[in-house]
Amino acid sequence: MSIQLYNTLTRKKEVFEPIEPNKVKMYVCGPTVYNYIHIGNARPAIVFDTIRRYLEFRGYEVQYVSNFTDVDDKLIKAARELGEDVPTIAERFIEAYFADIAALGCKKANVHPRVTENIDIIIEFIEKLIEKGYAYEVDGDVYYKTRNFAEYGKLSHQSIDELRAGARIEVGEKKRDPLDFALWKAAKEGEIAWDSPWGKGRPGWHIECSAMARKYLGDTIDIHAGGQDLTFPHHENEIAQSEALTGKTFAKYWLHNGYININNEKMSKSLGNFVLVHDMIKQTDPQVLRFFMLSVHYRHPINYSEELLESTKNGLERLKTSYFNLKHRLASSTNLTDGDEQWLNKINQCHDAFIKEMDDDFNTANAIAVLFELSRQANVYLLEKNTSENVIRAFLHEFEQLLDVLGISLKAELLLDNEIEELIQKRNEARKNRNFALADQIRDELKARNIILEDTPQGTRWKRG
Ligand SMILES: Nc1ncnc2c1ncn2[C@@H]1O[C@H](COP(=O)(O)OP(=O)(O)OP(=O)(O)O)[C@@H](O)[C@H]1O
Ligand SMILES: [Zn+2]
Repeated sequence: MSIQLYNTLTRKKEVFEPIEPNKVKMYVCGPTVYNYIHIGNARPAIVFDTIRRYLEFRGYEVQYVSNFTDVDDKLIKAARELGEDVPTIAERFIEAYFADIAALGCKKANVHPRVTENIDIIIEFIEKLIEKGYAYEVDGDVYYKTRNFAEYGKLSHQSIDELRAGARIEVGEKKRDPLDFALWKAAKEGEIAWDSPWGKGRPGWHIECSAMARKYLGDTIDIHAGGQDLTFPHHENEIAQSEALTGKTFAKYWLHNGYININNEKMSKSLGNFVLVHDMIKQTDPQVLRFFMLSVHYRHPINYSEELLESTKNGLERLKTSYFNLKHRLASSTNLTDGDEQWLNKINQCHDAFIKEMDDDFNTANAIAVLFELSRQANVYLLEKNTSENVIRAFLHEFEQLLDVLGISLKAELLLDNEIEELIQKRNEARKNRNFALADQIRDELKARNIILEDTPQGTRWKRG
């Protein structure tokens, strides 16, 4: 059995064949860190973390890289408005991002490279593009010459002429062709800037991913992923940059997640119709949000509503109730009884069905339906008078294993007392070191898991909310 995935590049489901056997190189475009992430931004973090977990479950060693855009126009604007500098704002929201995705059960990437720490390789990349005739400088700006890249438009399936007709040259841009895009932007007065062969400036947005993916994963990667809105121009431009430089395929498979909408409109910062993860997880178990996202196939849109979220919550509780009832029964179960074989077979069938669904372009929606079937079977089994330890353990193992693939922790709800004490200890240390951001983050994380802290002159007390 093999994994099939939908490739935006070919618009087809293809058999997944990594470049090196058993290894997967995966790059996921990360956030621009000028604000907290909203639940739309959380979708790529959750779905590609799940795909990574599934590939690991299927025996692949996954090298997962996800960047931070820690300098760009939006950050410069935020810095001006807040009267702070760009690195301070970036640092604050990188920490907030880590706290949010940790609460959502996402593993950290192997590397989270930042633009500001990779300016040297970005400059080298641009120099080589100029040398090869794919880029030109005008008054301290450098632009990519799209006309010279014959395959421009292949990812978004548009002809270069169609694209050119829809493009325009903004005020202040000095490019020669409306479709050309900035690789390097000359600094304006007072803006954060780095020295370069073209004078002081900063990288354009698209070049960072080409340069950092190459540095950390090599010339050709297996999977490149991000939200659907990144297909054009961001990913199209990444291909143009990388393939012009190396002459090799940049990424074999391009995966894009659908939007989280509100009232059928894309959730976005600019429209102001967003719900921040940071705020939401104060009231809602972050696992419920994760389970909600995975209840829909990653390429389909989700129209977000609190009612939908509520129904997901009930579903997740149903699964957990079966699981905890099984645990409870373990204490009173007898040894092997006849009929075990039949139940073990049923569990195996669920296991195989889960894999079959996930193999089909990571269909988490159907995989979750299989989990509900497992839960139904467990509930029926628990009605039997004589249950065997073997079967109970097999059920428990199956729940643990499959929910772990989805990044849903069965332990999360039952944070043990000593784990809570440890976190409180860590928070007290952070406060002693005046690291109030970390202290608040720990408090928020505990709160999200229904643990309420109370600081008293005798120390910190806690209770379950
Ligand atoms: N409503 C949404 N649904 C799903 N994915 C989204 C949504 N909005 C943004 N994304 C994805 O979130 C990731 C982080 O992107 P980034 O920080 O650049 O946000 P953004 O696109 O600027 O968000 P916004 O549109 O709110 O300004 C990208 O992969 C992007 O495609
Ligand atoms: Zn990118």
